[in-house]
Amino acid sequence: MPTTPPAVVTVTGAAGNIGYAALFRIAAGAMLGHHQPVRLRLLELPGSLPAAVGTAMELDDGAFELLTSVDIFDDARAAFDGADHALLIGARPRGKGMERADLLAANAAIFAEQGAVLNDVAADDLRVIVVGNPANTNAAIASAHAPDIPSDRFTALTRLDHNRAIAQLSHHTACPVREISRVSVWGNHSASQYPDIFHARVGDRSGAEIAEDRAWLVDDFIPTVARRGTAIIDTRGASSAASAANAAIDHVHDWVFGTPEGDWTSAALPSPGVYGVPPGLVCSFPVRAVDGRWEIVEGLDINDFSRARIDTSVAELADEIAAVGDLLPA
Ligand SMILES: NC(=O)c1ccc[n+]([C@@H]2O[C@H](COP(=O)([O-])OP(=O)(O)OC[C@H]3O[C@@H](n4cnc5c(N)ncnc54)[C@H](O)[C@@H]3O)[C@@H](O)[C@H]2O)c1
Ligand SMILES: O=C(O)C[C@H](O)C(=O)O
Repeated sequence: MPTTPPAVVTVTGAAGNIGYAALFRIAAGAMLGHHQPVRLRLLELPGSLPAAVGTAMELDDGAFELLTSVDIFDDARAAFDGADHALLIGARPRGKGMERADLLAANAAIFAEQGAVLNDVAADDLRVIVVGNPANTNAAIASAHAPDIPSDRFTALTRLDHNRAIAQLSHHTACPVREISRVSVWGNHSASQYPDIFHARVGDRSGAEIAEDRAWLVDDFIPTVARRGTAIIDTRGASSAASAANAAIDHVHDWVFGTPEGDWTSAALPSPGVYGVPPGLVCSFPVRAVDGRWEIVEGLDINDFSRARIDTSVAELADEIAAVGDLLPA
């Protein structure tokens, strides 16, 4: 019987909260399917290597049929060698009272270095998802340091915001999640993001009809989704972890296997200059995955309400890129 070669999956920040929540589901086939063997390569800071070793012991104890090997590194060059998938989670999380902008200085340098290493040693079919915040700008920095890798292989996680938007819409309308489609998240993975329901389908209703309740849309839905990360930190005392791992797995799964017929999802991709988003910014768009590539859903009618909110978030992305200018190659 022919055997499928294992996919090489490198996870950074593997011993952290999101890494711990993601690894066992990856090993169980939730990300790359139940027929795809996986080699896990875990990258951690030297001080967190014991926790990574302990996590690898637990992975061993899972006796996962698809898990071919687990290797642990504190050196990025070794960890990314031959990587088909890179989940860039390792970064400092936000604490109480911090905004994502506060993380820029702390985390951006990590992604400059890792982008350059990926450029040198990763597999030709590399796909990257940046989870570490500020995720959009970190992805832009990594891509800028990887000139030989097509920029559309560098993505950032806004699927968590997309999933949050569906959940809130489901609560508001009492429509089951499975009957909600075509929700879009635009912009930055930050409080400025714009969860857009104008093109959504909610059971047999249109999202535009539900959006006619502007008080709910403006005062409840949009801020609840956009500030959900803060609400989790304030309530749980730590930044979201299992839901972020779940969303990262959803993102890669759909990238590889495709989005469901008739639906789309949201992901942050380097802008090709569509919808008024300047090239160079990694911005969340409504996207479909077709034949293993993300395609931005084009031709959506953007009303004035949406336009203003997209523009606000895109302006924030432009400010973030300007703030890390010294980390971008000339
Ligand atoms: N995009 C999203 O939707 C989303 C959602 C939740 C959290 N996040 C972000 O994800 C990141 C990780 O969150 P967490 O809760 O797992 O944090 P955590 O502190 O629990 O874990 C982070 C891990 O990364 C490791 N690390 C730090 N720098 C590293 C480096 N250069 N190389 C390898 N490993 C490194 C740390 O040792 C730690 O084990 C944070 O930046 C957080 O803000 C993003
Ligand atoms: O908001 C944060 O800092 C954590 C994360 O990005 C989230 O959205 O939960």
